[in-house]
Amino acid sequence: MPVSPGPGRPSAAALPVLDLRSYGAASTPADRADFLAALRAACRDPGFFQLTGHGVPTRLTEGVLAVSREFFRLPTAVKLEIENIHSPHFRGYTRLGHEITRGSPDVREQIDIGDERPARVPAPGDPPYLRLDGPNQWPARLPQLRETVLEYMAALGRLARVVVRALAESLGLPPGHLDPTFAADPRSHVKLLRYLAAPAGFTDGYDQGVGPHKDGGFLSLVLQDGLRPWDEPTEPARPTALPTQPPALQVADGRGGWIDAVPLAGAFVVNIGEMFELATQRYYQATVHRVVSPPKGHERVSVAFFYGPGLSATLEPVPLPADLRAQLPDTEEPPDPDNPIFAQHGTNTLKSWLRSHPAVARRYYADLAPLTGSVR
Ligand SMILES: O=C(O)CCC(=O)C(=O)O
Ligand SMILES: [Fe+2]
Repeated sequence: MPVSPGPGRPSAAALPVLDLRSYGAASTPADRADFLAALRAACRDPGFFQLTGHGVPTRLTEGVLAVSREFFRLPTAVKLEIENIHSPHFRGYTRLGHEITRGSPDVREQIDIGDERPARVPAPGDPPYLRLDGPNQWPARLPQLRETVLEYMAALGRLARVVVRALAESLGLPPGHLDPTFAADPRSHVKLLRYLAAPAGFTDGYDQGVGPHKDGGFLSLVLQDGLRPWDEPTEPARPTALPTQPPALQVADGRGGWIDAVPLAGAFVVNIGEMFELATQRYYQATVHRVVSPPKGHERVSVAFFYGPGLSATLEPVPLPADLRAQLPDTEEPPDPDNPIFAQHGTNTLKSWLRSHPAVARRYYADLAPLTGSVR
């Protein structure tokens, strides 16, 4: 996907806020219709919204943020015990600056956690994406991380299935239209993320927490904490309280500016990925977003959850009703040579991993022809 805007200007707009209770069984038909209309509008422009009333308990949203903060504050040597270089499945810890977006290092650290499955022994002729299946790496020092994250993934999986049904309905389709796509082998992936100011050694003023990108998958739900004072133990500067929250997660507004996704306690920032954009023939947009690094002496923690169909699934275009089809863009977006999109889900997923984590790719996937260029 072409990854537009550059530095850009701020935008006064805010992300739409949708309350899932209006879609629930207890709501009136009128509330439900309003919810679906608001969902349709949000998925077209700006392609992002904040979701409240989702029913995931605060104990769990607070718990997953707290255990993530605790992990990231462990000594580097302990975090590196589960570095993703030990995993052919791209699971585990990535240290600051080791992930690449748009060819540049991201100033964030993370743990990648996927569905727990046994690693496959590849047979000749097997598609290479099957190698993505495998076990996670869990920190021995923090056993409650595994417990909390698995509970969180199960809860978010249930929520994502409801959102998928609402998305189908918002396109004028029966709510169960996409169920068969997800029934057999749905995939969940979580990233626990911490953003810090660029440490010494990075270019001065470097603020790419994560560079501008579109999510490759189907549906993303991000839980974000506000900025918190935090000083690396080795750094002399004292953290200071901030009068206002500086920008962190930002969403391209399509006019060269950025919309701030201001943290809303307990809400999920929801957006669709490239696979769903393709399935809707671009009626819905996968929108470019980025994270700006926090100021020195602060940290930002977020938890991103990605939901998609089985790796062997190929997404078919959904049959849009005539009134929506009439609103499709007249021109086809030209293919981006730096970022081909594969309708085959496993291939598209592997493409993103290979370019974001080049060291893991070199170690375990050197036998593969490159799937793409350098843009995430
Ligand atoms: O940390 C965030 O708020 C967003 C992360 C993100 O966009 C991603 O990992 O794809
Ligand atoms: Fe993203």
